[in-house]
Amino acid sequence: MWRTARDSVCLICRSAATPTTTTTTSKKSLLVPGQFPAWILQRTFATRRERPSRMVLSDNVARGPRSRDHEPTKPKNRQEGPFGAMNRRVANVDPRREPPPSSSSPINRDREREGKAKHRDDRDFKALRMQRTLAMIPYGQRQAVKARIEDVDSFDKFDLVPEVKEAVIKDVLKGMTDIKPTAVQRLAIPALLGKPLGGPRRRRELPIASEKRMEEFLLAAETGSGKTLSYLLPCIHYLRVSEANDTDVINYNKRLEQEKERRGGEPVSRWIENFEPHPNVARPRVVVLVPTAELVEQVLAVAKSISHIAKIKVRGLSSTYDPAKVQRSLYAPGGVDMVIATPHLLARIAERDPYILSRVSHLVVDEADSLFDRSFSPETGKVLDRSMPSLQQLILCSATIPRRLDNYLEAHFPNINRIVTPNLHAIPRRVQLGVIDVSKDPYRNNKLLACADAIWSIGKDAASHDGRDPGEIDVKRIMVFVNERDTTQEVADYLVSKGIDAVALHRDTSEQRQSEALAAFTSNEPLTISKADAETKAKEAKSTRHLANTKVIVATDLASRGIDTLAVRHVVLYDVPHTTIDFIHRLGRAGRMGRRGRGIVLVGKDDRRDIVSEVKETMFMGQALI
Ligand SMILES: Nc1ncnc2c1ncn2[C@@H]1O[C@H](COP(=O)(O)OP(=O)(O)OP(=O)(O)O)[C@@H](O)[C@H]1O
Repeated sequence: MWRTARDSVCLICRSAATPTTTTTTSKKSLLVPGQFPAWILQRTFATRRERPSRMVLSDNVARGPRSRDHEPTKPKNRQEGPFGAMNRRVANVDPRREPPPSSSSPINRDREREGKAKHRDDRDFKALRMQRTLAMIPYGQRQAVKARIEDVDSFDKFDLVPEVKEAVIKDVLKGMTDIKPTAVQRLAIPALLGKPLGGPRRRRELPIASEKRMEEFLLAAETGSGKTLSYLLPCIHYLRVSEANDTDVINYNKRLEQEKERRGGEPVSRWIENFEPHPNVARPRVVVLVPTAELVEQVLAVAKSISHIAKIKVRGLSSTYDPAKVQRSLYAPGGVDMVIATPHLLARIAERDPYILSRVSHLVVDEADSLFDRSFSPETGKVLDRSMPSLQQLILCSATIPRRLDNYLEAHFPNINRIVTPNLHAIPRRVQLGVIDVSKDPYRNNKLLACADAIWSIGKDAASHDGRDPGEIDVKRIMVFVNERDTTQEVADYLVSKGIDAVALHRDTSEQRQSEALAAFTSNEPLTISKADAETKAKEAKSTRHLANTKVIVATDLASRGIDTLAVRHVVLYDVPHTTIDFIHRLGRAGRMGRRGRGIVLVGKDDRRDIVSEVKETMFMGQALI
């Protein structure tokens, strides 16, 4: 056996692996350190079945993958090597091996063989191998999870400090009536506050029972289910509670008092800046990592709305390294309690100031499947490494758990507390999926036309149903997702030429334009346009027809991860997504937090129709995608 390039590249670990050491075949000589020859890449990625496991959803997140503990136990005194098989007391039989055919008759044996082959064919026929979420979780455990979910019907029932509860109701979720915590919040908040988690015991116990060790949590819940609050509230609670017991701060305050006395009532403001820095200056205790600048802004906005009442200092760091901004954010005299940042930027700052992560007690990795993926894992690893000595809680959060991440967690964090909601990996039934066959009339493989047509029909529909004030028209916000970055501009330009207000969003779009475009999509307020304005716009428009009551963003994956587009009800999948993970994230921009949504997927002649119909069927059945 020789390993493939996929095996050799350690996506998650912090050091880059080279394939040379792992090959044991004659092809070994073809390998060059740090470089993968074409034959390896072809072998690894050519067939669909060998899709990299980072793109494949894990089928049993609540329990984790089969670990060594499930495998037959190896006798303690067993020796490896040529004489290892001697004097064995345990038969060398692999229990997973298939039993021999039960019947001795050749006819029956043939029938059995046929049956197996048919079964295999049935499996192969499935374009996506489907499996119920948590199907393997025992009935009793599922009931226990459900019972815990039903327990709490208000944020008041959590053991959070009053300021945090007040902030949720008065600020974060203001204007909402009958506020109830969601399933993930009901499960995660008590667990992060220290309440023991029910469910199965973890496989490996602590090496030393009395030793204080870091707790690890995985929060895996469907898109738009309120994961952000489920980790922010306990972290802010911790900041408030620990403030009074923080020995560094207590000692600092003592020294400050002594210094004031020594100076005999001189105004403090004159010399305070020359006094030693407060322990919290550039030493945050909570760090939240997210993959994009947009998400930094989004999580920062939620954290800030709590911080006004809970009186904590939150800073956001994103985009490129700007020393002046970093100085203002982290080194301000008042200090900083919580930092929300992208791993690239924080790792870079930590290289310059190695102590910046020396007091971190809570590290949250939001969108963990992205942040432990190839492009982010080295930087995420650096932040994790530097925070590790002081870390009390590591919280990983994601709406999709690919197999690779699941395996990684099993190997590196075997005691991780898995908080998994029953609907993980399922797209809620309230989101419907429509399919447009672009290869048929009237489109004849013109996807652009089909896309514009779909948006026009959504717009017309909205105009006829949702007009409130006779002088005002409701504006529909629609997201169009494409697979390739280059296509975004092409699609947006075409839509504009057809009288649709469309903006392309990709990594090359300027930050300002991105945030302007996203602002209308992330706001929960109803968006309207007056009929007079609509008419003026129609006159100004280049096309003969103008659709005034829609706003469209054409995006790649950039906007499909984590962006809270509560107001979006329609998502158009211009391209069939490459993986079910992309399906979940893209369709997850609509139908958030219990709302209804509609997805429209355009299927061209070269697209996998079987995948689309299976996704549609699975959604209809309310099952998890695999
Ligand atoms: N208990 C609640 N009741 C009503 N709305 C809530 C509640 N908790 C959170 N929300 C709102 O739901 C929306 C979605 O929350 P959030 O962005 O945290 O979802 P998410 O699970 O992180 O989604 P994604 O996986 O797409 O990132 C937010 O607008 C948030 O304010």
